[in-house]
Amino acid sequence: MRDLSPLFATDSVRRFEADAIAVAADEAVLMERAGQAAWRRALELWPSAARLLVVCGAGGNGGDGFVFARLAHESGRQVTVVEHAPRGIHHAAAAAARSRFVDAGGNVEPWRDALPDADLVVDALLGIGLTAEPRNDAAAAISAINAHAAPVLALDVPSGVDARGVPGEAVRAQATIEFLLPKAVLRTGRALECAGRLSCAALEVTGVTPPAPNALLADASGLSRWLRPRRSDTHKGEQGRVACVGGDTGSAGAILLCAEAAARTGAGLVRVHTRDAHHAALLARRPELMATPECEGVDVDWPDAIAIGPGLGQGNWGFAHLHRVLQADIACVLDADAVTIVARHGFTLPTRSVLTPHPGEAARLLGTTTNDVQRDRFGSAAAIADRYRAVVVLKGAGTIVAAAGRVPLVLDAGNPGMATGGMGDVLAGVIAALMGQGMAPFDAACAGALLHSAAGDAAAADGERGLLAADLMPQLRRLANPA
Ligand SMILES: NC(=O)C1=CN([C@@H]2O[C@H](COP(=O)(O)OP(=O)(O)OC[C@H]3O[C@@H](n4cnc5c(N)ncnc54)[C@H](O)[C@@H]3O)[C@@H](O)[C@H]2O)[C@@H](O)CC1
Ligand SMILES: [K+]
Repeated sequence: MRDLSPLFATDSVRRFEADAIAVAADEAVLMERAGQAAWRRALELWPSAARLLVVCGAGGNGGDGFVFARLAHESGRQVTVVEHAPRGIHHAAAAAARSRFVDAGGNVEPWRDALPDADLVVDALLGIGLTAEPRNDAAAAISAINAHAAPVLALDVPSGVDARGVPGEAVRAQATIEFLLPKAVLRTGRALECAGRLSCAALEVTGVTPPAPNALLADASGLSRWLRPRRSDTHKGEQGRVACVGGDTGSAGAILLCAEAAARTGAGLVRVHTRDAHHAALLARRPELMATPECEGVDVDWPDAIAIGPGLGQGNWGFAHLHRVLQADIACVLDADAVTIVARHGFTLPTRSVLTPHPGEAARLLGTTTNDVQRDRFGSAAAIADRYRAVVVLKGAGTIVAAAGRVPLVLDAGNPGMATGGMGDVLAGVIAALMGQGMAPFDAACAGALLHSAAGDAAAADGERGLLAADLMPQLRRLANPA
């Protein structure tokens, strides 16, 4: 079993860096190692790049860039440093690194609105020292890097990413080499997209205890941590009774996808509560499902777990179902319209609840904007978990699973092909099925979100564009049974 990989908040990286400087190596030594690691990475990824352009800022990040530039220059490459330091370089180690580059015959040009031609651009403008949206002049340099035809290698972080995410303009890099510890912020949302291929150089720091992780990164190999083979003497009553509630008029497909996903994730019995008019189509596609006549309502004593929300609508029909479900003390997944109704009415949730908002729904839960949610995805997920006392799966690139008192999980799985209708309905069914099989809500949310994204990746082997939610079904079954 592979361990989940630890990730760190920028503050923790700063503290670790201070400890490393106190105990293991001084700042200039770390900077030299950072520049060397970046140079090795550039050679690995772009061995034939002959003309290198290094954009250096005024801080430690710029210092890493000057070390890189010196090494590239000494190797015989044609190197230009464009320096963006309106008030000069005040960082001692960076100033020393600059002097060594110049003493070695290196060429430094001041920033002047446009960048020269090159085969590779190295982004050493801003690192983890950024605390607010880049100011006008820095934003212009970031735009110029993004407009450059050459690929970009970002040092430590793509310039413009701060401790919470991306406040404004940010460099879109092909690759980023982080220093000391891998950062959580680069694994989700827009920062993930800006970072490109990620790698981390530990800078040979030994004898310093790393901080406690602020998040854990999971990829498909982590599934076996949660999903074990079934006992040979099990029966269907033990594998969980799951009720799927939703599919108001016109939205039958949503609840069908949810129910089929629950069945494919191993739920022993799946019962659907939807409009009577949908029963024939539902059972024609999946005769293993059960459908309850509308007049009977939801029997909350029957299921071990409920998924409610896909196609539920926000009218009286959906509201009444949700109201009934929330009266019971039952494990439940609240998705889509159920999330919006909860946000609107501020309902208290059962103790074993999982909310699965996309960023727009998360904004409704917090009474804020989608931009604010995306600006700080870890903070937003934690705030929802706190306010609603629930496990939260915040969907989108780098899905985050958060709960009060737990280290959040972030997924290194999933793909843009999954941004299509029905994918969320499948996720709700998967998580409910795992809770029905006895998993605690946080574990079911982690395992379910990972299983869903891994199934999406496997299904996308045939192409991301045109990927359908139903394409995940055979993959769910395969991946729900890891060797
Ligand atoms: N301290 C150390 O031991 C090490 C530091 N390293 C590098 O140093 C970096 C951190 O260095 P610093 O703390 O000097 O910070 P940065 O180099 O990230 O940035 C500081 C610079 O950014 C400018 N700045 C800040 N906010 C701005 C805004 N909103 N708009 C425009 N400009 C803004 C500041 O004026 C300052 O010039 C790391 O990311 C890493 O690249 C590495 O060399 C590894 C070792
Ligand atoms: K950078």
